[in-house]
Amino acid sequence: MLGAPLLGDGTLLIAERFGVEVPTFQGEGPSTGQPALFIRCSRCNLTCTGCDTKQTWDWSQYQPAEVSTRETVAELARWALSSPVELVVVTGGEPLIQQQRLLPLVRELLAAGRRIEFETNGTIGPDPELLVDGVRFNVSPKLESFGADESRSIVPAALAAFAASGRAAFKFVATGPDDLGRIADLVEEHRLAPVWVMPEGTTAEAVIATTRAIADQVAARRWCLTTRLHTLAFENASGR
Ligand SMILES: Nc1nc2[nH]cc(C(=O)O)c2c(=O)[nH]1
Ligand code: SF4
Ligand SMILES: [Mg+2]
Repeated sequence: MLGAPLLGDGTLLIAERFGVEVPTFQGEGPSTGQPALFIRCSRCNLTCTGCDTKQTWDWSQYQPAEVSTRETVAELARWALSSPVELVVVTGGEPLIQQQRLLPLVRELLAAGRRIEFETNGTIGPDPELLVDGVRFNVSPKLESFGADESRSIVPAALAAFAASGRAAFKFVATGPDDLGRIADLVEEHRLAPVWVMPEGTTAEAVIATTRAIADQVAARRWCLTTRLHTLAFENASGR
């Protein structure tokens, strides 16, 4: 649900940003454990029932004006560059809805020696200008078991563009071992690599339980396994 019309004035709709005042780590995927800053974009083009950031899109529960602010590229860059942390994670919601307006921010951060990771649901192909050294994509296609409508969440052309980019890791959320067969089908059909599997869970106990339930089978398939480090380390504290 896109909600309010997107902005034509070069500003970005942001839900939150964190990691400067209270430091944290990239909690998921190939860069897990690295110090990171986070810019969480507002708005999503999917409506997963398992979503843990519904404040970015669910206007049945939240008021858009209360959970998002307009920020300029200059404000966001000044904030990010006030920290020495090298990795800036741009997440959401779905950040690539706003990728045109993110381009100048990406350019400025790269020029200042930062690296950028996009956390994306893989439904919107990346702008060619984002396919440059220093930018990577953690592409997380959403499954039916996560409460996604796969007729909308699996977009073959977008997945093909990410797979061809050489800059993507495919990070699937698993709610349990029953998801691994569906992940394998998608991996084979869309030739996705490298494959990362991440346990669902917003408590340390849930993350550990799901990790134990899936780890053997993820290993047997020779896939990568990631945790949710911020959930283990900080529980579900906001801004971490
Ligand atoms: N520490 C931390 N790492 C993260 N990696 C991806 C996140 C996200 O919400 O997309 C996230 C997050 O919310 N916190
Ligand atoms: S794609 Fe991600 S942000 Fe969007 S509804 Fe699904 S889980 Fe939430
Ligand atoms: Mg999160």
